[in-house]
Amino acid sequence: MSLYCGTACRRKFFWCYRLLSTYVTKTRYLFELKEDDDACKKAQQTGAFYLFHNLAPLLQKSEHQYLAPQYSLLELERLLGKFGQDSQILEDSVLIGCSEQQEAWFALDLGLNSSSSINASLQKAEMETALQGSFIKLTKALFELNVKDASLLSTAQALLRWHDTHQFCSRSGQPTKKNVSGSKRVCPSNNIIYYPQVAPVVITLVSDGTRCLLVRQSSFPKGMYSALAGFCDIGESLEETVRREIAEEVGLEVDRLHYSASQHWPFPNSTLMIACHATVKPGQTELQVNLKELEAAAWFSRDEVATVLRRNNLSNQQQSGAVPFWLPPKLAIAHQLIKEWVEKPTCSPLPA
Ligand SMILES: NC(=O)C1=CN([C@@H]2O[C@H](COP(=O)(O)OP(=O)(O)OC[C@H]3O[C@@H](n4cnc5c(N)ncnc54)[C@H](O)[C@@H]3O)[C@@H](O)[C@H]2O)C=CC1
Ligand SMILES: [Mg+2]
Repeated sequence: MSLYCGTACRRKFFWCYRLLSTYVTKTRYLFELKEDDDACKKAQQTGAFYLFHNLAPLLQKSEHQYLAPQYSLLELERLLGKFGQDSQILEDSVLIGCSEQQEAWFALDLGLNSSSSINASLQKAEMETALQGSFIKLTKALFELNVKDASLLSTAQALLRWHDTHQFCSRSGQPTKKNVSGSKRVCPSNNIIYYPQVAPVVITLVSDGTRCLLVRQSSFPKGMYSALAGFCDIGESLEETVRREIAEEVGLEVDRLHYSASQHWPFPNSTLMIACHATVKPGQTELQVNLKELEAAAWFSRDEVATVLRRNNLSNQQQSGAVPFWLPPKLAIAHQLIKEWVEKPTCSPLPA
């Protein structure tokens, strides 16, 4: 059928064209790939693959940052062939996004002992040499990636980890089967569908109007302070989690709170960090720190925090020893929350 079959059709075409932005087209394409195994297999033919080994992404060092190389299906098949493997391992790949030109992006782990046993024999060091890169832990590399790669590799790692740890049905004990895109797993014996898990976590910067509350856990890197965080309990609203966590960890009551932004966070598992600002009731600022949860908590003035934000570079601090503490790096939502508070002292919070 011709594209321009008449006035009505032409009008419809232009209407659709105007309505469907690149973003919408891309989103609907990804939706199709998640739902339709054949469409997803077809997309692999022209797609690009990011490689992992035991959940560590393959990276190449370039000047001051890491780059994540992409490989075509053909390149990947050649690589697997070179190592004496067949391409069955490609069935373990997961869809992680697509370009504006609808080139689908996948991630594949060459080192996990998944359903495909051939993984086990792949030699990490030999692969690194062949690929001219290194498999580097994401905890180490995340802050030296550009925003796009950081987000893609975090998603990829979370999804690969979920598949690796959810290979059996918790009702029947039978192996579950991944769909082509990796958006779900199904138990063939009872048709229960499992979807990748994300745990909601609230992260709150508490203020008393002039100072903000920063805390540290013993597991934090030395000297780092952050905003107060906690997992949502089942049955709670976000507001209830914020109130409970603040009461539990530092013994304060929230007066007002408002939402700021959110972020997927891959460590230690997949969490959705929901960032809020909160103020405490006037005159009720005395901290009762729960030492089972926190190592320390303290109020800091805007000037102190602004100074630390400006000098928030670990190596400089270690050299000078002048800065008493440091804050999470730019990519972490805690950093954004703290920066927002320093820069917008007059933002008016909504009642909780
Ligand atoms: N992106 C960022 O800027 C920041 C991210 N975080 C993340 O926030 C998360 C939560 O912070 P915490 O203070 O540790 O939480 P928390 O205050 O709720 O304490 C952790 C405890 O909660 C319990 N818990 C309940 N549900 C859990 C679940 N689904 N997974 C694991 N533990 C669960 C466990 O007993 C665990 O020991 C951490 O994973 C941390 O990586 C924390 C600070 C900054
Ligand atoms: Mg906590």
